[in-house]
Amino acid sequence: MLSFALYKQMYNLVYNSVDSRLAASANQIAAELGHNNEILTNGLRLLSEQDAIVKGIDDLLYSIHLPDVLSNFVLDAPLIESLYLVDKEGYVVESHAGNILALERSGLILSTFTGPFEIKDIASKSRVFLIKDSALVAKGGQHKALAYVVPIYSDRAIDHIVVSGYLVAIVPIYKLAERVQDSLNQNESLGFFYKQQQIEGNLIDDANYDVAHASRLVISGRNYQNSVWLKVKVGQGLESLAEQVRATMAPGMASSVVVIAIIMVVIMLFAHLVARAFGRLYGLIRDFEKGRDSDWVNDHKLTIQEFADVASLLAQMKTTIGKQLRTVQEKNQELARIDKLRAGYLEEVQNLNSQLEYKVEERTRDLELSMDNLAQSNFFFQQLVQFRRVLEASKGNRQIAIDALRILAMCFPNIGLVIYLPQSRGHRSVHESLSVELDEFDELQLRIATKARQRWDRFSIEFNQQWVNVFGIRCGGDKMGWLLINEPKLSEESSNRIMLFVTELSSFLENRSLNEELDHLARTDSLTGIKNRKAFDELQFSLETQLDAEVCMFVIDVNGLKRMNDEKGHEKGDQLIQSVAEVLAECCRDISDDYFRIGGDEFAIVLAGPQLEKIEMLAARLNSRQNNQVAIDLNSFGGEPLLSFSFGYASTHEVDFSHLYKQADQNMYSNKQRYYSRLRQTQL
Ligand SMILES: Nc1nc2c(ncn2[C@@H]2O[C@H](COP(=O)(O)OP(=O)(O)OP(=O)(O)O)[C@@H](O)[C@H]2O)c(=O)[nH]1
Repeated sequence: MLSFALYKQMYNLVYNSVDSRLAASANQIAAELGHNNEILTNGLRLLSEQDAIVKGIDDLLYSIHLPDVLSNFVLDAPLIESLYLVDKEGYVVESHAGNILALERSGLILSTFTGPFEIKDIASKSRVFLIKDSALVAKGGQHKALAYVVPIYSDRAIDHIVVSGYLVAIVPIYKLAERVQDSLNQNESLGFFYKQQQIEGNLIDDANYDVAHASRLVISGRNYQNSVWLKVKVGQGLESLAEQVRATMAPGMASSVVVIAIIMVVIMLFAHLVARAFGRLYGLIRDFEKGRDSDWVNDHKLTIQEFADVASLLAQMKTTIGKQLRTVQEKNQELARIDKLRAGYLEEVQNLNSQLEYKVEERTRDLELSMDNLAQSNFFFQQLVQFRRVLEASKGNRQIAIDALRILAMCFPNIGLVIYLPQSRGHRSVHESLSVELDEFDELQLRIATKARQRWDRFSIEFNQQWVNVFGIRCGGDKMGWLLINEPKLSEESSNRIMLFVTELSSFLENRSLNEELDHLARTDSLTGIKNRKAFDELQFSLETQLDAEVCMFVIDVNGLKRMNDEKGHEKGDQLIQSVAEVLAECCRDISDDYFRIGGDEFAIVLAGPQLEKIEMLAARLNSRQNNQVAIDLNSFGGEPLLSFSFGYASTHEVDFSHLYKQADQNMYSNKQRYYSRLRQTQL
């Protein structure tokens, strides 16, 4: 009974001590995280007032230093996973280790803060949110995070703050859990609860887990209205608790068994001695009665102690046994102490071992990850160089689009891609896609064009309940193409790489467009807009180098331009030249595109190959338009230029190619002579 009561008492003691240790752990963890949160909140506020941050929102010079400022801050605050500098429209200006598109898409800023606010409200504008968009947390899986939003204000008017942007820091809940994991032993479990629901941790909420202690943790903005209330719970399984209690009580139980055994041995010894003493006493009395010698007593050196009564005999015996029991107890205690020390050392060594193993594993994982990253970025840059070569070799939009999709798909496998390039001088408009069905491309393009008025380089839009990332491709002039990526969780690193790719493509297309524009200008007559002398010479050269080319050349010369210039001014002369060019374009329709202004008032038309069948048709058309107004006096015509020209032509049927122009020119000149003689006769 005694030992059972003892055991029960010890059990309760150990159990209560574990229980109160769990409660203390929960309180300590909450206090530690509360302290960290306070430091973080103050740190973010101080950062938001820094010159580089304030000016960086719209100043390019400052924004060069921003990545360093942000990354240094994150290094000093390891709870933060990513940090963004956001302008007041909600667009990310700079970020460290974040997912820009996911943050912009979350609309965190726009849905929360509107309009200017009172200066006294500045503290309440710092906020903390619990966010569920797992795209904002880099670690794979469904993770929740706290978003700290702190306003940045560049100007204080008398009673209003002009907010120019916000700092947004993302602190994943799993990081809070990792931060406090060291405070727990291997049997203990931790859980973070928000509104009764566990959002992180490994605490099992069932009947086997009744020893759980909670403490409230306030993750605060600058005041309590803007706070997130989390509950930290620390618990331990009943089985492991019972194990722990048993282990702690084991030495105590052993010692109780020893004590009981000793008591029994002592009682037996005592009974034996008492029986013997009484036996001897009885023998002596019998010897005395029979008159026997008492030598036997001396031989055996027996000491006879006299006791006044049995009670004093028992008291003497109790003292002796008590002394012996105390010695045994002291020995047991010493043994238990040594045992406990040994178990403590063993546990410490085990802990150190497992920590070491964990660290080695962690480092190996990090190393593997960075090797992977390095290999990936090497591969990407190789492909980028390859793409540059491909671009130089390819001319058409379709080929460019196909190559771009092929290379992007190699660098970023398993994502849907669409590319659209607009029509430009001599190039068709194309849209190609990979792993995506886009039946409603026109509607999507309309939505992109509307959104691109606010921002064109990269943004994301929702289409058919999916988030599509859009990257703008500059194609020269004001023409834009688009690269669409159907991957809502595109990381910042991938997004930046794609941006590099798009920049490469943009600069190629802009260059191409510029060169084509220059080419066109070099071969176009600026006054009439038709082809010029250079284009004429190039055509002649190319025809001349063709074997047996059959060609017909028309030469056209304006009549009376000098007189027009002299009498009506150069401007009217210019108009006359333009009108002749228009008439020639009309005459050449469906016959030839090769009509040129080859001198001040001189034009040429070239027909080759099958076009030669239409020589007569062209001659007839020119004939009908050449001097429509021949009978009208120049001066009497209301200031408008009179259209009159002479033409002549020759073909390789009659003359050698090298004399073609000369012959046509002579024919034209003869016709001109006839025209003037007719004109003179008319005027007489
Ligand atoms: N307004 C204008 N005049 C030009 C231009 N280029 C050349 N001219 C003038 O055109 C005139 C050409 O003179 P001519 O070759 O004698 O030609 P014309 O006056 O038409 O006489 P015919 O050819 O004999 O009919 C010259 O006075 C040039 O100065 C031009 O671009 N604009």
